[in-house]
Amino acid sequence: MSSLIAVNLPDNSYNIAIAPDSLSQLGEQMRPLGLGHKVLVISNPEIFHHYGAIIVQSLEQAGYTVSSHLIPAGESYKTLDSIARIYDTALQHRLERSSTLVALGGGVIGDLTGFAAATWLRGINFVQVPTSLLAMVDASVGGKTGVNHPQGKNLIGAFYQPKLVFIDPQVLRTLPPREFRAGMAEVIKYGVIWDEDLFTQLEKADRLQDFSDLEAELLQVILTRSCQAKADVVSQDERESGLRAILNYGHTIGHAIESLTGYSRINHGEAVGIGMVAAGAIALKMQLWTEPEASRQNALISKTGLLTHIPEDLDTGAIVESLQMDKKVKSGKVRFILPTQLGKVKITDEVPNDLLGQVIDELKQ
Ligand SMILES: NC(=O)c1ccc[n+]([C@@H]2O[C@H](COP(=O)([O-])OP(=O)(O)OC[C@H]3O[C@@H](n4cnc5c(N)ncnc54)[C@H](O)[C@@H]3O)[C@@H](O)[C@H]2O)c1
Ligand SMILES: O=C(O)C(=O)C[C@@H](O)[C@H](O)[C@H](O)COP(=O)(O)O
Ligand SMILES: [Zn+2]
Repeated sequence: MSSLIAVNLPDNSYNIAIAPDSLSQLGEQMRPLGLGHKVLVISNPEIFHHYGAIIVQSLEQAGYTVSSHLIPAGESYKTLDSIARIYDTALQHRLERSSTLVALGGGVIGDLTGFAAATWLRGINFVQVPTSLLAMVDASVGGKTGVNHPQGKNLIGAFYQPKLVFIDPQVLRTLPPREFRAGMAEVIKYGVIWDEDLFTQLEKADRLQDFSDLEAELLQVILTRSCQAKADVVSQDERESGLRAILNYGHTIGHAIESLTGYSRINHGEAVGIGMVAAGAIALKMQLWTEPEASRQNALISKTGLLTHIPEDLDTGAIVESLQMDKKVKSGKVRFILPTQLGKVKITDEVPNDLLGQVIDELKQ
């Protein structure tokens, strides 16, 4: 069961290859793409411990000169300081314009590596080898790269596309269940914004809380349909001038929760899960969709074991204020992605502030 999905772009098209037990083939898959001779693998100690040796061996067998750079795990390391350390290692190994960075890790490693690749020598190649569910279905695809600012999520970054996204679903067997659930938040997102059929297939599954809950077939459906949804959207609007903003469903309030909790207590997927419940509640109050639809969304989020409430200690005013840092703000107005039915959303800046405060208060626990 392997799939190849094309991300078709005006200048920088590439493929997403999804194939179980394929990690050892990375080097030979990269070879025809003309990615220079030197490769710097960026990862974190835990992931490199599991998969570093197989990746390095595969690259060396394909003729690359390989070095590695490890960053401690966690969202709190998605900073400009980590980028500066990658530059130091790139300099030490004399990376050239034709050289390649390989991101071996979750979304944090992918976003950091992509931004380092976008900026080192004004742009070198990079390849995504996502190891978390969230990075496989979302972060590795589409070329949003960057780092956080203490006051706002992903405020520093660049659009910069990888040359290849190489997914071996089997690496998910070592992913902690909490991180698996975080990835399910972005999968559910695609169901709500784009692919109703994916949503109903998820509803039919008995359990969705860990890798071991999924038959290989359902996992393949989740990966291919999610990557296809992202590829479809990004192919139509690479730099978020319109449609691509729908991929931000659940992220407006989600990002505020992440930054207000110091990028450590609540992870990205968990924050997006809460953000989708909040966006669904706003849509319900604005009569954009119906109670049964909102309940189906929330039931699916609960089935994965994700949080559905806003932490009680977060101040409602602080959340509303933090929304001003969102990249979707236009002329001072916060834009929301709101569902109109399962599989469809609209983008609006018409959410009244009092309604917003009311929804946030109601979701506190
Ligand atoms: N660029 C984009 O389009 C995009 C899209 C979605 C999310 N993101 C970003 O991605 C980040 C979240 O990504 P994430 O959820 O992967 O978090 P993450 O990168 O922090 O990874 C989560 C944890 O899982 C561990 N891990 C990953 N793969 C593993 C494996 N196979 N085995 C064992 N442990 C493993 C990591 O070491 C880490 O501790 C956020 O910074 C978010 O902003 C970016
Ligand atoms: O690819 C996109 O576009 C997304 O919005 C995907 C999101 O899941 C992702 O978290 C993204 O990094 C958020 O983008 P931002 O522009 O709001 O920082
Ligand atoms: Zn996201």
